[in-house]
Amino acid sequence: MDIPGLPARRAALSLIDAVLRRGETLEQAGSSALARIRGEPDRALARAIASEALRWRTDLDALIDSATQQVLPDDAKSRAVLEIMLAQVLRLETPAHAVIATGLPLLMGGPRRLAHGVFSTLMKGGAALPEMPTLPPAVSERWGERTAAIARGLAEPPPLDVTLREIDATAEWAARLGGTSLASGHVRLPRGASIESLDGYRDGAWWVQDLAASLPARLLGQGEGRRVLDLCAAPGGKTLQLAAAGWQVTALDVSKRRLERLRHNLDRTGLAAQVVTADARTWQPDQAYDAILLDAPCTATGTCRRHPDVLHRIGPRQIADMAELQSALLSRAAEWLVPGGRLVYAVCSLEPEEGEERAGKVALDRNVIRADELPAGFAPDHEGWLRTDPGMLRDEGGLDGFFIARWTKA
Ligand SMILES: C[S@@+](CC[C@H](N)C(=O)[O-])C[C@H]1O[C@@H](n2cnc3c(N)ncnc32)[C@H](O)[C@@H]1O
Repeated sequence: MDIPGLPARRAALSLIDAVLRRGETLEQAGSSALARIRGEPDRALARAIASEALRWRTDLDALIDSATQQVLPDDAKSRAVLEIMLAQVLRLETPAHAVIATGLPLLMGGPRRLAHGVFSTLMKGGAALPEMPTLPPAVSERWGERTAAIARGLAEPPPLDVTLREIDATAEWAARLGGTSLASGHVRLPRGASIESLDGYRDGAWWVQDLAASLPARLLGQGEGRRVLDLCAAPGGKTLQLAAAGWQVTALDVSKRRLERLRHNLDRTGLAAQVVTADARTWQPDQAYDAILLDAPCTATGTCRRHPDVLHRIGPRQIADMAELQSALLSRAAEWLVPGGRLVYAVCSLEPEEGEERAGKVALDRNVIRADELPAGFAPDHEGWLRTDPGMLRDEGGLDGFFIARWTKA
């Protein structure tokens, strides 16, 4: 018989192992690591422990190293167990005795005494975490002078943002949901809300979408029945926005499984789109579009608040692979516009290789983004592009990192 709470800790350990050793996302790792856990509360606990351990890993490791005479190897199981034990006591307010009872059995037949000693020394010495996470050196090197602001935005998991089907009802929905609005059609709720039980979910009055993720579709304005191609559309947050704004939407994605979620979202909200399962690198449209939204696959480092695994599994190789795919998709999309048609390119990445550098190579006329098209608090850069990062709007709860650019076909 397992000690109560032990399966969740074992699963947290497997999640971390899958991220660090196999380069999987927390979501991918979840399908096997969480499979044997029965209740949703325990699955949520395992995810929370793994997320906090990954978010604060550099600082947790520094604490561990300060309490051992011999540095534990980076991939030692005892280090990973200590990381999840410390993440619980320092971030999730789990009492130390419960952390010990569910942590040490993970090292059965291994260095349990060592782990107990390190944990007790740190607890007796009043171990604490800094105000914001220290990012892994390779990440701070890449993000340069933006690192401190982003790290500040990373200190807490983010609030829950929703986008409304009826933009005109923003004040009404902010009041009904007990949230605040930072833009028309947007409501922000405290994190931890149970989405499916919230007012309006079943009727499809809104869908979950980070405020930054709602900006690309806003930059295409009202559709008035014109045709838009949502290229790389699943699970469909932007498809729903475009359909709600009066566009006739073709939603294309290569992933059948993710398109199922898109179809479910269309059903729930009562919005319409033509759904196409295809690889955008080989697909050919039968006619040109008035607008194209390319929300390209990317390293997703801009979502590090919600997915701290990106801090540990993304490096130059993944960035270069994505940049190559993004270039291929951009050159195809540029061919499929009617004269005067507009292309919006977006990535939820903080890497210039996937943003500014890709946009700089597009052979269409730049259609600069203006501050008066954006919600309060946002401004385009000097190129007329928009960059957001998790350090922005911090007092209001922050937002994801995105790069967004727009062009017109001559
Ligand atoms: C950033 S996500 C899109 C999110 C979506 N636009 C939304 O707002 O919900 C990128 C998508 O690109 C899709 N994708 C990746 N490579 C593709 C390709 N070659 N052709 C079409 N879709 C692709 C992935 O399946 C994934 O759903």
